Parts: sequence; structure tokens; C-alpha cells
Amino acid sequence: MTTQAQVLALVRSFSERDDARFQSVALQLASEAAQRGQRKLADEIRLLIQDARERADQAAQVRGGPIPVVRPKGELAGLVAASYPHTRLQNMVLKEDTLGKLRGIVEEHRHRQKLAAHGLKPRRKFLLVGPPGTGKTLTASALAGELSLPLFTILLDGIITKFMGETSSKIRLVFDAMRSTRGVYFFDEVDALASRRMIGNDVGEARRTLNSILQMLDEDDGDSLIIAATNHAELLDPAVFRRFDSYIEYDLLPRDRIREVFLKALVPFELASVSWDAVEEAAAGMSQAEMIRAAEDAARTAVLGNDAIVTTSILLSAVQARRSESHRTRE
Ligand SMILES: Nc1ncnc2c1ncn2[C@@H]1O[C@H](COP(=O)(O)OP(=O)(O)OP(=O)(O)O)[C@@H](O)[C@H]1O
Repeated sequence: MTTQAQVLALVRSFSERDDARFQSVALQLASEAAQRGQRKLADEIRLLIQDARERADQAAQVRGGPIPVVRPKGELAGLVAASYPHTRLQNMVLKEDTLGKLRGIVEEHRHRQKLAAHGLKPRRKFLLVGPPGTGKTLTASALAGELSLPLFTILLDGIITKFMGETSSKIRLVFDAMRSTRGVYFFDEVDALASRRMIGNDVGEARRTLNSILQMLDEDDGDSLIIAATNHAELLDPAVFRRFDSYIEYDLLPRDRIREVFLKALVPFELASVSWDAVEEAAAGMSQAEMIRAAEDAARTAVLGNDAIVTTSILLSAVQARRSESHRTRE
């Protein structure tokens, strides 16, 4: 039941025009309603609050003011980094089926009221799996950008090393924030929690953190998107996979998509008739991140020494230099 204190808090925050407090009490009511099994009521309250927030953001944009970036305060500030990305899915080069899945997620969230009218909810918990530099972190930004939501990156390493023995309570703070502030919450390198890589730190603490995350993932019934990423799916227990609504795979690109990455990165520059066959051959097997870096190196060389015209040989040298650099760092 709604407590007198909650009614008073609602009225007081209304009379003091304290929107943040009003929303936080309303979300508390929603979460209590959900716990009592009144899911429809809980969803309705959350959607109303979310709509109010989105209207406030749009009004701020119309007034020419900046979009308010939600700033984690107090203890939360040491646990998550917040940003308001403008990245879009169209900025990314991905395999068609990966891109299709991501577009589907955006659609579900854009039309969540339509889903709610039929008792459905959008998928919210995603596990991104794939090699380094293929766009997992960028995806978290792009989903936040597409949905005009803040992105909160959870600083897992810091939580484990700084808060030995207290990780569960810190993770709980993050999950509480997810309920009160709708956003994209990104847990990077979750495999580190399940692997022996943590040996330098504390394996027990890392496992406790993973268990806390899994348990809280199970309990979570809010509106935020929760994204976990890993380069090493093989290190994760099958129990981890079951917690997510969808599993999205990332990969190196086939040769015929390589040109797209370079062209996207080099949009502002003039290209002399580039021999793409040669560039594709040289860049085959590189990650998208390495290709973007090579393209940027090439652009710098072109600006400083070739009237800003990017040629095949400038591109090839940049690709080769990046390749040998990444071999050296892997040795
Ligand atoms: N699919 C992609 N399309 C376009 N650019 C990409 C893509 N993947 C990576 N990049 C570029 O590389 C940078 C780093 O990529 P990102 O951090 O998303 O990779 P990641 O898969 O999260 O890697 P890691 O597993 O090492 O964290 C991006 O900011 C972007 O510039």
C-alpha cells in the first residue's frame, strides 16, 4: 500500500517543483507495485515518468539549452561514468544480421507503448560477444544515441579493486540507479570476472561480483537497457547466457565490407582513385577499430604532405604500419 510518507513526499515535491524528487518517489511506487504483482500499474507509472522526462529533454532542446546530462552523484559517481552519446547505428559497419538485431531493439524501445498495450515489453538485457575492436562498446553508445538515453558505463575494475568485500552492495547501487534513471547501462569485459585474468586482483571477489550481477539481472524488472560485453564467450558459464534476452555476435568483416569502414572514416577527405583491391587485401583480418585508426593515420599523412588527398600508397603504408604495431603488442 502507498504509505502516508510517500503521498506526502509526492505532494511536497509537487509544491516545491522538485521534479527529480517527484519522479523518484513515483518510481519507488512503481517498483513496490511490481513487487506486489501489479505489473500493469507499475508499467504505466514508469511510462508516464519516462514520457515526462523525454518531454522535458525535448523542451530543453527547443529552448536551445543543452540536453541535461544525468550526472551520477555521491557514491554512484565512483561506480559509473555517464555520457550522452550522439552515435548512431548508421555510423557503424556491421554484418547484416547483427545490424538487423540492433535495429530491431531500437524499434522495440521506440514503440514500447504499443507493446505495453498488448502486455508486452521490449527486450532489455543483451550480451555482446566478439573479438576486440569490432564495435561492442560503440553499440552501447549507438543504442543510447538512437534512443536519446544517457549511457552509464560501469567501472567494474575499479569497483573490485576499490571496494574489496563490498562489491555486491556497490553493484546494488548501480541496479538501484537503473530503476530510477532509465538509460543504457554497459558492463564491459564481464569475462574478466569469470576468468583467471583476475588472478592479479582477487578471483574470489571477481566471482562474487559476477554472481551479484547475475542475481540482480534476474531480479531487475525496470526499463533500462543492460548491456554486457565480452571478448571471451567461452569463459562464461552457460548460466550467464540464460540471464540475457538476446545474444549478439560481433565479428571481423568479410573482405567486401572493408572499403565501407575506410570510406566512412575518410568522408571529409578527397580520395585519389584508390585501388581498393590492394587496400582490402592488406587490411583483411584487421578489426574495425584498427582499420579506423589506419584510416585516420592516412588522413593525417595526407593533410600534412599531400594537399589532403588520400592515395592508395598512403593508405597501404598506414595499414601496414598499424598491422606491424598490433603484431608487436600481441607478442
Ligand atoms: N563495427 C564498427 N563500425 C565502425 N567503427 C567501429 C566498429 N567497431 C569498432 N569501431 C571503431 O573502433 C573503436 C573501438 O571500438 P569498440 O571499443 O566499440 O570495440 P569493442 O568491440 O568494444 O572492443 P573491446 O572488446 O576491445 O572493448 C570505435 O570507437 C570505432 O571508432
